[in-house]
Amino acid sequence: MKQRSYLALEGITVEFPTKSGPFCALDKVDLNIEKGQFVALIGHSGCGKSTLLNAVAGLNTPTKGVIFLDGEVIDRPGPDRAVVFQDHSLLPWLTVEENVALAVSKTAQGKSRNEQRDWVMHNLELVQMAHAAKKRPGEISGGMKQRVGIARAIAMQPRVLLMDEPFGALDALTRAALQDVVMDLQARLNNTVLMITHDVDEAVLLSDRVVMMTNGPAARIGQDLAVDLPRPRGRLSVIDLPAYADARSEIIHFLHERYRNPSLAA
Ligand SMILES: Nc1ncnc2c1ncn2[C@@H]1O[C@H](COP(=O)(O)OP(=O)(O)OP(=O)(O)O)[C@@H](O)[C@H]1O
Repeated sequence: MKQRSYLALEGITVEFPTKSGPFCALDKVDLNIEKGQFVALIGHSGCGKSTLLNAVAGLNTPTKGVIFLDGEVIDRPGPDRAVVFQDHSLLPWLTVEENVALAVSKTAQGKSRNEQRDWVMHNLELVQMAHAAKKRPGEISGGMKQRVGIARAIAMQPRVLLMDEPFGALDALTRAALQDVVMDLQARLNNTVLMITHDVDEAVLLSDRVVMMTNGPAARIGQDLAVDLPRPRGRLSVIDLPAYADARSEIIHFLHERYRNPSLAA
C-alpha cells in the first residue's frame, strides 16, 4: 500500500463555474504534511489560499484530485478539522464558556458534564481566557475573541487545525501576543496545522514549512521552504538567528521578485 503523509493533497484542481465558463483557481496541487507539522501558506491576494484550505476543511469539493487525512479520503466537513477564521465567528448570545462548550459537546463522546466543563476551562486557560469565561463576545476585545476562537478549535482535539488569516484583523501588538499564544500551544500540543497568512515574519516565526503559492488563475505551489529554527521558539530568541533572516529573504524574493503582486504589474 502507498505510504502517504498524514495530510496528503494529491493533484487538487479546483474550478469554479462562472458566467464566462469555468474559472480554474488551483491546478493540480500536491501538498504533503506530516503529523505535528505547522505549515504556513503564503501568496498574493486572490491566488487561491482559502480555496486550498477550504478544500481540506471539506467546504469545497475539488474538481479533480483527492485529499487524504490519516489514510482516509476527505470529501465533507468534519470535527476532525477545526477552522479558525479571521472573523472569530463566536455566537454572540452565548458566553465564552458556552461557545467553547458547544464545540466540545460535538466531540466529547463519553465525557461527563463535569469532565466537559473541566475540559472547556482547561482550553480557555491555555489561551489565558479562563478569567472571561462568563462574558459574552460583545464584552471582550477582538484579540480576546480570537483567543476564544482558538480555544474552541483546539478543545475539539482536531486531527488538523486550519487557520485562515487568524490574526488578520488585529493590531500589530495584539497580533504579536496571539502569535506567542500559538507558539506556546504548539510547544505543548504539537498540533498539525495549516495556516494562511500574508505576514512574512509570522510565517517564519510560527512554521516548520512555508508553502508559497504562485499567482492565479491556475495557481500552484511555487516553493516549499523548510524553516530551520529550533523549538520551542520565542520571538526574541529567533530574531537574530541567520536561519530567520535567510527564510525571510527567500519568501520576500518569491513574493516580490519571482511572483510579484499581479495587481501591481505594469
Ligand atoms: N465561489 C467562487 N466562484 C468563482 N470564483 C471564485 C470563488 N471562490 C473563489 N474564487 C476565485 O478563486 C481565486 C482564489 O480565491 P481565494 O479566495 O482562494 O484566494 P486567496 O488567496 O485566499 O485570497 P485572499 O488572500 O485575498 O483571501 C480568486 O480569483 C477568486 O476570485
